[in-house]
Amino acid sequence: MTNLLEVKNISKYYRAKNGWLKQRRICALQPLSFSIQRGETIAIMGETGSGKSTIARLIAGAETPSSGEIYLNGELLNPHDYQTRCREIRMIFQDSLSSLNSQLTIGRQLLEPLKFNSGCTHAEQLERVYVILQKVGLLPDHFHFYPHMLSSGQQQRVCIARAIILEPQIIVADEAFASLDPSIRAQIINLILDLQEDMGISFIFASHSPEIVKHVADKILIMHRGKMIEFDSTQALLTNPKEQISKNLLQSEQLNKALKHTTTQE
Ligand SMILES: Nc1ncnc2c1ncn2[C@@H]1O[C@H](COP(=O)(O)OP(=O)(O)OP(=O)(O)O)[C@@H](O)[C@H]1O
Repeated sequence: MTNLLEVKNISKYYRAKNGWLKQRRICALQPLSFSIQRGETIAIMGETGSGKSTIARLIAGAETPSSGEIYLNGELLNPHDYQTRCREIRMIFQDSLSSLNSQLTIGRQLLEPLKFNSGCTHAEQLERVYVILQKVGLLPDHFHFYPHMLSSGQQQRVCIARAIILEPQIIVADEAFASLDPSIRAQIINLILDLQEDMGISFIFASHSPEIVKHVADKILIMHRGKMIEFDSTQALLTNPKEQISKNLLQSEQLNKALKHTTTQE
């Protein structure tokens, strides 16, 4: 069976200024490989600066890898083929408000990808926007709202609507739920799970939260200082993590908080 997405030896180096004329090479990602099947959910976990966002950006095409290739359904994805990327792989960001255009109504923002990437008539595009608004739990009236008129949970729903409107095969989310309060976060995660079941979308998300990861992910990729140190099924990593770092990351948030509290008291 062909993998939906196959990441082969991708790496990422940045150049940073080091004094007046010198440049320093920063390795954000050492070569790593993994693959995803249709409908699968993969969580990327790691401490801050471990390379989670870099992986997300490379898959979504927001950055070009320094080496390696990405294949979609067995076909090489050209880093500059923005049209395929835009249709098949969509990204959701952490800060939903700043990723929406404050000057455009929600309806206009949802029509935009259809205008440029579908052969639909304007009437068909409008119909699709209303169907998608309903699918993500928003009302037809929200078509005429501006982003600042919505709550943070509703804004994240608009971002999800924008991500799914072209019926992509993969959604990449970079800490997309971290800033939401817990009850809204649970609603948004359940919405994504429903959409995934309904539309067969694969989902790749970076998260610091073991609770969300355990609830949602089929597989977990553990990063440490730009290197992939484990990639296995959620079940296998929960029962038998090979690395202490994986164990620490997967410990429950309550336990982590309790451990931090004890350490600061010592
Ligand atoms: N544009 C850039 N220029 C230089 N270095 C960068 C750039 N983007 C990321 N890095 C570096 O690459 C490394 C990985 O960064 P990345 O943002 O992928 O980590 P992360 O795991 O997503 O962190 P966080 O959880 O804090 O978002 C870090 O050392 C970071 O400083």
